[in-house]
Amino acid sequence: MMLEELKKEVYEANMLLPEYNLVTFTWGNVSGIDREKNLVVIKPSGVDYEKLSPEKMVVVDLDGNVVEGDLNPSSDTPTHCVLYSHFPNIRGIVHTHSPWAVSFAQAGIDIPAAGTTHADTFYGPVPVSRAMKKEEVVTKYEKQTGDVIVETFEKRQIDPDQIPAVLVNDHGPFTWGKSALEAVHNAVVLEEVAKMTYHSLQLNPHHIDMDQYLLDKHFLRKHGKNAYYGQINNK
Ligand SMILES: O=C(CO)[C@@H](O)[C@@H](O)COP(=O)(O)O
Repeated sequence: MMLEELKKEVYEANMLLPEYNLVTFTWGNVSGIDREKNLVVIKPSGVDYEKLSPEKMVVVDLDGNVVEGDLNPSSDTPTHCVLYSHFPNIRGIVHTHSPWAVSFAQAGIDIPAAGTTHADTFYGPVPVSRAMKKEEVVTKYEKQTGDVIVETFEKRQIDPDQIPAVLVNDHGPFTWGKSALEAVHNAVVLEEVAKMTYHSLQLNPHHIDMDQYLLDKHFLRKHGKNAYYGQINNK
């Protein structure tokens, strides 16, 4: 894919965030990566969605240096760059402050795998990271946010291709996928699942984890070679 095509796709993916009610004001961003050139295309910081265009997307290298674009890249760019560097199969990332997912992040708890809606996309609980330390917030905050996400997946031995989402403690969700559009799809699913699971926990806090065989059935049949996800990326 040419860089201009990636800018268009990342722009369109960003515009889906307000369409799916995942952002208030400018509280979110989407990026995509060109793995051949190692260049990341990302939303400019603080720019209203209605004022965005493909030309306003910012291109950075994996160290976050601006390569193309007149505007500042999203303040979350260093987090995106860390995730692209550590999760080799992902090509798109979304960050939002969508309220149901943020509710779990602020409570500091995983979203448990409670039913088949969850299992079609996430092969187990969506993990919450540990809280960030003062020194991590004071210096290189966004880069260290990425490091804390990677630490969460490594320590808990979670495959980021099987659980394409995280809740950063006291902050909010990041999702990813094999394209910017797939990352948005996963952000929409995450928000719906967070809402459903919140209500399930209210109704019955004692029966929440689904059986492993049901989780296996739903996740694995969606992620074979004829799966829906392949269709999103080869549209
Ligand atoms: O997480 C936050 C703020 O808490 C940011 O994602 C949000 O304000 C969006 O920032 P950008 O406009 O992308 O720089």
